[in-house]
Amino acid sequence: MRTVELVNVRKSYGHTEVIKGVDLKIQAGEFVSLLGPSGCGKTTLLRMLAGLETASGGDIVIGSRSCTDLPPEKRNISMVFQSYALIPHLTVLDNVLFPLQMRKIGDQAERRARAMAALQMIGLDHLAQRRPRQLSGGQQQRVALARAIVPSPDVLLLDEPLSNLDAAMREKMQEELISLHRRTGLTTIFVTHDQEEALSLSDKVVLLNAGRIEQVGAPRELYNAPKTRFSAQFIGATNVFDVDVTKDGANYVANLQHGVKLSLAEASDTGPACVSFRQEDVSLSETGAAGTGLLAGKVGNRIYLGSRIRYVVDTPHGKIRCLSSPADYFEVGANVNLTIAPEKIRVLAR
Ligand SMILES: Nc1ncnc2c1ncn2[C@@H]1O[C@H](COP(=O)(O)OP(=O)(O)OP(=O)(O)O)[C@@H](O)[C@H]1O
Repeated sequence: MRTVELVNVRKSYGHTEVIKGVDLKIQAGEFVSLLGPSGCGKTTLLRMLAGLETASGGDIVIGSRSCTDLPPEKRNISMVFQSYALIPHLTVLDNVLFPLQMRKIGDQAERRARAMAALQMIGLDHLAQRRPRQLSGGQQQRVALARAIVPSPDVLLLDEPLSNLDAAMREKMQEELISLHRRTGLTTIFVTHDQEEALSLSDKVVLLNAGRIEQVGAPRELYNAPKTRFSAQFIGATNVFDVDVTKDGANYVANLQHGVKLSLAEASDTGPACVSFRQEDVSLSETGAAGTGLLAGKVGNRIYLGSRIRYVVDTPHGKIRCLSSPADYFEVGANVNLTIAPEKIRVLAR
């Protein structure tokens, strides 16, 4: 396992720059997710790390070695693809042996022992003589993982490896990935557009937006302290509103339209801003009519989720999403007041 450092990495296709100067440091043994909407450059960045795309500028350093100009086979990196990319006519064991043979690692006995150990680690040693088509999607992806870890790479790259799996298998494989990471300690870079997956698997999440890093942080940091409107809206279901921040005595308040005021705990300046708050931080209470200065609306939609109920409340400021306990039950059309604890409201630059 090694550190990975990207220094002002850029990539253009023709005249279009798709990676616009990315600086990033990844610690040895870290599990890092590259997260972002479709087309933001996640896969391009991963392919540049693997050496499958050449960077148009900047430097990629693995350990203490600059790899920017090295071909893929000289980087000691393994990559797992969404499509598994197993060799169909080879057995499971031969698929896992393949990278050891290609790199001429060890003699035949050692290769076999290492391949069987990798298969054992992902719980598929009993299927070593099967062909890929005789396996489920989840099993095929586990073989691809065994093939990736068997040469002891410095870095493991995973490009949306779970997106072809159904929900149940995906959940199982997420657990598998966490435990594989714990056992191998490999520096792992995982591409996903699924924010829940990124938050649940990673030590660190790198949120990308249109070829640039929007925010980097531990999952809890990104969830609880988004720094920009984009981060707030991409991570978790968030309500975001333009406001004018003023001072009311010693306290800051966010002024929405129609004289509605929200008390703020964290503001440090007055002027135009936007506020964001999570759907689970909104409390609903039934009301006959809206009081002055209160945030109020009418339940427009109710979505039953089992352990929670999601309400979409129509307000004069737009729709507000709320996630309530099933004990707080409101009919569609009910008039409700919405309250948000001041410390749950983030103030962001507009
Ligand atoms: N070979 C190519 N030639 C031209 N443009 C490309 C090429 N490969 C990617 N792009 C463009 O680069 C941008 C980033 O693509 P990339 O595949 O890295 O995004 P992504 O974040 O992985 O998206 P997705 O989640 O949809 O896979 C996109 O606008 C894409 O159209």
